[in-house]
Amino acid sequence: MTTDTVTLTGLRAVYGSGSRRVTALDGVTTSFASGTFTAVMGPSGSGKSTLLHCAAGLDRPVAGTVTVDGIRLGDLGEDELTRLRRDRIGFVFQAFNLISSLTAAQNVELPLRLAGRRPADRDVTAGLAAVGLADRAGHRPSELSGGEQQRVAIARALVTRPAVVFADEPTGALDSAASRQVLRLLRALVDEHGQTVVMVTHDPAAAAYADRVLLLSDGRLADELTGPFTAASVAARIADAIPEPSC
Ligand SMILES: Nc1ncnc2c1ncn2[C@@H]1O[C@H](COP(=O)(O)OP(=O)(O)OP(=O)(O)O)[C@@H](O)[C@H]1O
Repeated sequence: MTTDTVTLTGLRAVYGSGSRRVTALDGVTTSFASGTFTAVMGPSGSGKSTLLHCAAGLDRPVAGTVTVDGIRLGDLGEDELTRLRRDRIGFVFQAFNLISSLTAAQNVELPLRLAGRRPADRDVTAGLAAVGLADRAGHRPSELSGGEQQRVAIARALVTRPAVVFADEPTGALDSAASRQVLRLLRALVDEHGQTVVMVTHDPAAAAYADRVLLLSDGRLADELTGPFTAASVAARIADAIPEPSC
């Protein structure tokens, strides 16, 4: 039976006030089934990052509900939300966000240390091995390529065995070979470990690795595609659903 790891209902997010008020999300309802890979696409400013941040409990929506792993985030106080984020949610950023003074292994074990848990060496080693970097455990981020740094960031996101991994343009700073490696890794996490992955991307080739593509436009869900698809078919559907603004 398929269950939903994340559900979003009537999500509204607003930034600023008065004449600077921007509605970033305008009533988004969707869900992310357990063990699936979803790509979130849409033009710049359409609300993709805001959706990811609200779903991950990094931002609070002004209306609507977010449920992760059966828990309504709006019911949680700040400390409980921090704990849930740390224990049940993995987040991967475009800019990797590794701590430069720590080794790859120390970066991976950081979420466990922050949770007051003593990381088992074998878990950290297994985490780095799972992303193909067992031999880089002692390297600092500056001694790793961009693709390797992102794979360390993915190992860090997975070390707490989260219910869901959110990735905000995880390949945005990578060349195409490193991007492919990261996308294959995310795909394998879903196929081989039943991980739930939600990824924001601008790149139809990246979205083609997903099972489903959500298209956002002006803070609303404009279309939804289910795979299998190719980069070309994703790009064609985006062009249909969201016409280029005429300049
Ligand atoms: N901290 C903020 N303060 C004010 N407005 C914001 C803030 N963050 C986002 N916005 C606005 O909210 C809207 C949605 O932004 P969001 O970053 O979610 O879009 P996006 O689709 O991820 O864009 P991009 O593809 O350019 O990263 C935009 O109009 C943006 O200007």
